[in-house]
Amino acid sequence: MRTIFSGEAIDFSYNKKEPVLDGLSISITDKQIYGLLGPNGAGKSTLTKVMLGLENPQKGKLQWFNEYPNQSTKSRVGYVPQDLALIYDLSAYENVEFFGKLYNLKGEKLKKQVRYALEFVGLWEERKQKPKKFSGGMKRRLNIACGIVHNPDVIILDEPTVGVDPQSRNRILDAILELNQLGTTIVYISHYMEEVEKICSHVGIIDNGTLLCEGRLSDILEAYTDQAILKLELQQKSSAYTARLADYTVVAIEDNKIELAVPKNNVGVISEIKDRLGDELKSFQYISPNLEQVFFKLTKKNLRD
Ligand SMILES: Nc1ncnc2c1ncn2[C@@H]1O[C@H](COP(=O)(O)OP(=O)(O)OP(=O)(O)O)[C@@H](O)[C@H]1O
Repeated sequence: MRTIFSGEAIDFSYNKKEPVLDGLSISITDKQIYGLLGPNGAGKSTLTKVMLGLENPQKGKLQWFNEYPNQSTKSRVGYVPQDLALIYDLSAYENVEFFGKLYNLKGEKLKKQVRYALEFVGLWEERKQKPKKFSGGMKRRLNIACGIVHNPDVIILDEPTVGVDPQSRNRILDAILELNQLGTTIVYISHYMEEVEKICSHVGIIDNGTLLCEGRLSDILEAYTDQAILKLELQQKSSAYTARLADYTVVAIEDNKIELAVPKNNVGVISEIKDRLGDELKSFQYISPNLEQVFFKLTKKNLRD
C-alpha cells in the first residue's frame, strides 16, 4: 500500500491564538475512499486548505506521495471545493477547458480530457450551455469535472452534495465510486454520516481540530461501538411497558414507539425482548451501530448538534 498523504502533528490557527488544527495527524493510502467526517466548524475545510498548500501550518509535517509538497505532487492532486469555482460567463466546456489549461494540458490531450471529464459527470450534451442556467446538482457536477480534468491520482471533494436534489446526489456518489474503481484515491469531506457510511472504505473523524480516530470503516464501527438500537412499535402507549423493559436503556420514547439501546450482535437479547412483550409488540427494527454512535462515544456530542 502506497501512502498518498500523511500529516503529522499539524498545528494551524488563522489568528495565531485559537488553534483550528491542534496536533492533527492523518494518513491516507492508495485507492481508499477516505471519508473525513466531522460537525460544522470542526476544521475539515481548513485541513483541506493546509493539505493543498493554500494555508501554511505553524507546526507539523506534510507529505504527498512520500515527498514534501512540490509542483509535481501538486499536479497529481485534484480539488473540488465546497464553494463552486465556476466562471458563469463561460460555457460548461470552456470552464473545464480553463481548468485543464491551469494544469498545463494543451492541444489534443486537452480536448480529450475535457470531453472525458464532461462525459464522466454526464454533462457532455450540455457542454455549450453556460452554468448560470444549470440546476444546483448540475453546477456541482461541473465543479467535479473541473477537478478531474487533469486525471489526478487523488481527488479531494469538499462537501460535494450540499444543496443538491436526491437524484443528483446519487449521481455524484455513483461517479465518485466509479472514479475510485478506475484507480483514483478519494478524500471525501462531509458532515453527512449516511453518505460516508455508504461510499467510504475508510474514515477519519475530526472534531475541534483533532482527528479522534481513523481506520477502515468496519474496524471503526467494531472498535468504538458496543450497542445497537432496537426500535419497537407497541399496541399501547410505550410508558405502559417501562417496567417490562427496565433492564434496557431507553434512548427515545413517543406514543406507542420506543427505542432501546441493546448489546450489538446479540440475537438472544432480541428474542428475550420479544418474549417479554408477546402480542403487545406490533413491529421491531434493529439498527446496527453507526458512525453517529462512534462520534457520540468519542465526544459525548451528537454529530448533528
Ligand atoms: N478564513 C478564516 N479566518 C478565520 N477563521 C476561520 C476561517 N475559516 C474558517 N475559520 C474558523 O475555523 C474553524 C474551522 O472552520 P472550517 O471551515 O475548517 O470547519 P469545517 O469543519 O470545514 O466546517 P463546515 O462543515 O461548516 O464547512 C471555525 O471556527 C471557523 O469559524
